[in-house]
Amino acid sequence: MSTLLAFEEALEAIKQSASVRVEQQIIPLTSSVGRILATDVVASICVPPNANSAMDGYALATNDWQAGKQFSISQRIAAGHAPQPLMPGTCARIFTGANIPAGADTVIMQENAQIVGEKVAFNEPPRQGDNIRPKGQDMQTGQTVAQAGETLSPMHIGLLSSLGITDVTVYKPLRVGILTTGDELIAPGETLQAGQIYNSNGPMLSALVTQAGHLVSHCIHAADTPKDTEDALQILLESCDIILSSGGVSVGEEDHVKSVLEKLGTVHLWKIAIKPGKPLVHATLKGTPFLGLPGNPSSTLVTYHWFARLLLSICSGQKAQSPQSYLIDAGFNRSKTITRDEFLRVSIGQDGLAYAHPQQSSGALLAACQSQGYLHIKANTQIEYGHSYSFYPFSGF
Ligand SMILES: Nc1nc2c(c(=O)[nH]1)N[C@H]1C(S)=C(S)[C@@H](COP(=O)(O)OP(=O)(O)OC[C@H]3O[C@@H](n4cnc5c(N)ncnc54)[C@H](O)[C@@H]3O)O[C@H]1N2
Ligand code: MOO
Repeated sequence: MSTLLAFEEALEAIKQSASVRVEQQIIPLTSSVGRILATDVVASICVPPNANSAMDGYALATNDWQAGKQFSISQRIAAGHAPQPLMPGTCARIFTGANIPAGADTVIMQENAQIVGEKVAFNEPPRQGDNIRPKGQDMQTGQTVAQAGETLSPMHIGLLSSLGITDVTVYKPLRVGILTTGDELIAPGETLQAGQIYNSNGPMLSALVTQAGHLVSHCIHAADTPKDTEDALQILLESCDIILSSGGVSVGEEDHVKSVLEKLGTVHLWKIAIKPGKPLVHATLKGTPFLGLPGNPSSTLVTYHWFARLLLSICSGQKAQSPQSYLIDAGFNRSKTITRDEFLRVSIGQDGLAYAHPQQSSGALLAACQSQGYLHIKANTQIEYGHSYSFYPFSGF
């Protein structure tokens, strides 16, 4: 146990080792949702470019208002049409989105106006600025409105369009190679023979990588031999920016990933004090980052969420963000402690307390599907009913 690296130390070491692995490209803004900005975006105009009306009504100068005064309507301003300066002592008919004429400093909504023949009166005294959206209310010229490393959301597409932007500089998608290992594994769709199981980590890792916005460029399966493992890695090294693998990282005679990594590159760390996921290995192969995740499906999931997600995110140019978490009280006790940080698959009950799924085996995946997130129990900690622990919803990864 003494050789295990502490969870936070491993996380920091992997974070420190990582850097952007992809080039930049310019693409149309309309095709950029989900892509990662490579440069800051600075507003080149004010939005809105001019003060405009927030209501359909009448624009006037507050100083001109008097109780009972009937105003002539000196112009009609529709959105999209430039106004004339307001004739002193009059008001302008104005519509939502139309520019405020020079000389007006308030808009009275039409529901609060009384039409008197050709004229209009306003009972309530107006206040300066009422119903006027000032120039630059949303964005000011020179303001940084999006930063390199942000993932472009539909809101960004709208925001940048409102600046008149048509193209953005983004990072090319990170090409991720996935290697699964194990003689016992066959692809879903084939017929199971004695001793075989279906390869579930390959499809799960592909889905996790795709969901995070990266590109799965190759998914290869290798038998449990050093040669097969090495051949597969050589293929992935030719076409991928980063490689993830599953299985073959423990100490058994059939576990060849780590020894092949030592032959082809440099192993930075192996074995972390976490449960599940202990035999995680981090290496560099010919300049390409490599993360070897343990083969047990829940170990694969946990190590992907905590380590691979972070590494892929930095390598793809994204800002590294910690997963969202909040403190939740446990709805159960556990006096047994372990010397590893533990990530229990839990659900939040109607009472707001966290309940551990009864099946916490690292070989079982249904528990993760039936849970809402992880309860992080630090090493050597008992779990006490009503005490709070960090809860990380799966949706935050
Ligand atoms: N003597 C020891 N044995 C083990 C230790 C240890 O410290 N000493 N650690 C255990 C822990 S903890 C873990 S986690 C596993 C990790 O082992 P590997 O990463 O080498 O994974 P494999 O042995 O290849 O497989 C483990 C398990 O997972 C299944 N598996 C593998 N790949 C897939 C896949 N793509 N889809 C579905 N299931 C997969 C595999 O059949 C095994 O059952 O080692 C422990 N042993
Ligand atoms: O570290 Mo392993 O993932 O517990 O079975």
